[in-house]
Amino acid sequence: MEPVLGIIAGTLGTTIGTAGFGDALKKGRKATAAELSKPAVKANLGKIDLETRHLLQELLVYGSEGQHPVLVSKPIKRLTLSLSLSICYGRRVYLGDPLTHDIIDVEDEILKFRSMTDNLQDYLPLFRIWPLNSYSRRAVELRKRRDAYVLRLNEEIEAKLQAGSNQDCLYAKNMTSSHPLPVKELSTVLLTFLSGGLATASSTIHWSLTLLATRPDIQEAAYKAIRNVYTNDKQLFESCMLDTEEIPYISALVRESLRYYTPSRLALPRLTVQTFQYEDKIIPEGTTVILNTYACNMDPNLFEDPETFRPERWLEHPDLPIFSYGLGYRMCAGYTLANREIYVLLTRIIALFEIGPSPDTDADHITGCADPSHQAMAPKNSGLYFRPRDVNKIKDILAQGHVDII
Ligand code: HEM
Repeated sequence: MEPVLGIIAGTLGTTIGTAGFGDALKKGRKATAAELSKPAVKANLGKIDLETRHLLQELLVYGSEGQHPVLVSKPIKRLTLSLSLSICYGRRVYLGDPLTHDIIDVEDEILKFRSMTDNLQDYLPLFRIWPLNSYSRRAVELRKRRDAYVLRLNEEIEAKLQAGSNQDCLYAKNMTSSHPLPVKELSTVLLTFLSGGLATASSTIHWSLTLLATRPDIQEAAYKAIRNVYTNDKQLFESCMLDTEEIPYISALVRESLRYYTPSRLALPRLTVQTFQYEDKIIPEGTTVILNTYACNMDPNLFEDPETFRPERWLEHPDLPIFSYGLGYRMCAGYTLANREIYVLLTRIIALFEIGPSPDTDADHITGCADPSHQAMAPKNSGLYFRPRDVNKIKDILAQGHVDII
């Protein structure tokens, strides 16, 4: 019986994150790196602008202008998915579309399969012959559903290309390049975009909002920091297109959220490509090693008082390391995009809303976890209140770059 990840990867090949070191990985990384580099992220700032506006509109509408708590998990995942899909396929997604839920649910389950505590058969081969093992059957179902939406996305963009009605996107760029990747390889690269940032960036945003809801002091400090730099909302919205992040406290807040909540608490398992010595131990070539990102982010030798959520530590010591994106050659390829997306969104939400908790909101990094065995650690989906600071101003701003939420 195969390992679960092998079954899921059967038709499309592994996504870049799960591929072993070799030519396919190098090609895939090259294609992804070009599109996730700083200049490429800059070219996508308009998409970040649109998707964050969309979320602001959802918070206003679903929360009845601050009257009701909003279950933010799905709206946040829609945002990160829609951003990836517009970069890859030139199409957005809405919460009213069953495709959105299908992709979110399947990718979430696949990520759960990657968990090193929940899917023992990939790490302990003996479990593969365990007769009551239902993982492999479930993996086949997920692979079928994943293949179906990849096929649908490919067919849609092919039809648009033929009709000349496509938006600029990676798929179109590849097909018109002088050395296009074959569709199967291209699909794998695009799937990496889609799955790489979906749960991780969403969890970071969700944790940050949960923390802010329970810490009015940090919310107030962040609001003041924003208003020190942008005195009016027009500046606030135009600033998203700038090259740099202008509010150091918000950058520090993003970093501290990434550290304290570490969305991928164990990085992906990697095989060593050569034998090496670590302290007094010899680690042979071909050993599976797993970076304990969470333990590194909580290392008291590096971080004073690591159990305390304190954005100021990054203003006092800007060169502190952060381990949430992994390390070395295989570190996260999408960190520039993720940092920017989270920064813009938090700045806009804090400037326009006061965030409040519901009675069961838990921002603790241990007890607040929705599913401690999941590869991407998200908080429980308790409702949060988004009370507009000035409802008419928000409506005016959103009316300017009109977005329909469906
Ligand atoms: C807060 C958001 C994110 C976090 C915390 C995160 C974290 C990680 C981690 C821990 C790894 C494994 C690194 C290792 O094994 O050392 C990884 C790999 C990867 N991530 Fe992210 N990620 C985030 C967002 C994104 C986004 C937005 C994208 C793309 C759109 C992305 C694309 C990738 C890719 C392609 C890899 C595989 C790199 C390789 O295997 O060579 N990530 N990420």
